[in-house]
Amino acid sequence: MIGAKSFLGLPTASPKGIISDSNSLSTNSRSVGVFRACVSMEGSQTMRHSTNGSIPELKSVNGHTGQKQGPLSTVGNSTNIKWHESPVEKVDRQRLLDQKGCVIWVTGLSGSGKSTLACALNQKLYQKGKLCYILDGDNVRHGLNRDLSFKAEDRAENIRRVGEVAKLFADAGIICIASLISPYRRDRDACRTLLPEGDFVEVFMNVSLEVCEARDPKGLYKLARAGKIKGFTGIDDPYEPPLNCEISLGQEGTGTSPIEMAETVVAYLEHKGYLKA
Ligand SMILES: Nc1ncnc2c1ncn2[C@@H]1O[C@H](COP(=O)(O)OS(=O)(=O)O)[C@@H](OP(=O)(O)O)[C@H]1O
Ligand SMILES: Nc1ncnc2c1ncn2[C@@H]1O[C@H](COP(=O)(O)OP(=O)(O)O)[C@@H](O)[C@H]1O
Repeated sequence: MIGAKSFLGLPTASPKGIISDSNSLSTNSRSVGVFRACVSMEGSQTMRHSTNGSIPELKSVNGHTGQKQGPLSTVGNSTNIKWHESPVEKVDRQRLLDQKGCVIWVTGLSGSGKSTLACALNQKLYQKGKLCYILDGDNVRHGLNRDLSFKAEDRAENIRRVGEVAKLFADAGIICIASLISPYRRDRDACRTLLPEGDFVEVFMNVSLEVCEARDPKGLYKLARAGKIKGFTGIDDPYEPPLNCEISLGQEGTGTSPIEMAETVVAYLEHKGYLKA
């Protein structure tokens, strides 16, 4: 595996702007390979990547050549914006980490065990040397999404933002575990479409309302039943279970401890090839 050190040891530009580092490349066994020309954008100078995703050989930094750049776009309310390619691509980051970036989207009622599964899964993958990051609904609402309530349109925006952030993590080569109630099918499906086929793994915590309510670790169901929390999922707000999720956890006959559930997800990722570059 290419270590972080060798990556951080990337060379500096020579006076001519040509970057070369035969030393660090020669110590990297993955660097031996055929080089292909990088997709060249208008205004960029030639960049070359190895076909095996090893550290790219840079000849200039895209977008900093002083030449005219390609067309501008408008996306939503953002006008005159331009997409910038990076000379280090997803495949390079994945090689570095020896894994494939993806999103594990954990959905289910409050108290169904989403956060517990996310933590157990993170630990299992960490033990295997795999890099994960958890985006937990409760946590993200402490910062990025603190402006959002629990009404339907705010939940939708919550899911949309987390979906976009998760996509960035996956692009970084990281296994991103998003654990949110995400009660609406349409919102979850919209996140799925942000990612390449297979890279969005929907995990349904298939645990009944009765069980969740009996657990009630935060006392929220009690408050909702007493009418002190309005619009609580499962009580007076909807939850739409997935119709075609990749993994459903919690039913009788399957391992239902957090560790067993995490093992089921790890086995899935292993089988689908996400735990190697
Ligand atoms: N009205 C209402 N309905 C459901 N949940 C509520 C509500 N109000 C507060 N909470 C707390 O918020 C946590 C869920 O946040 P999420 O971001 O995952 O919700 S959502 O996906 O936007 O529906 C949820 O955390 P979990 O119990 O971990 O699911 C609750 O602690
Ligand atoms: N697989 C499981 N089996 C039994 N209890 C669990 C399991 N997973 C979580 N719990 C318990 O259920 C409660 C809710 O778990 P939590 O992960 O906070 O759910 P959520 O994030 O969906 O709200 C906690 O008290 C936790 O210890």
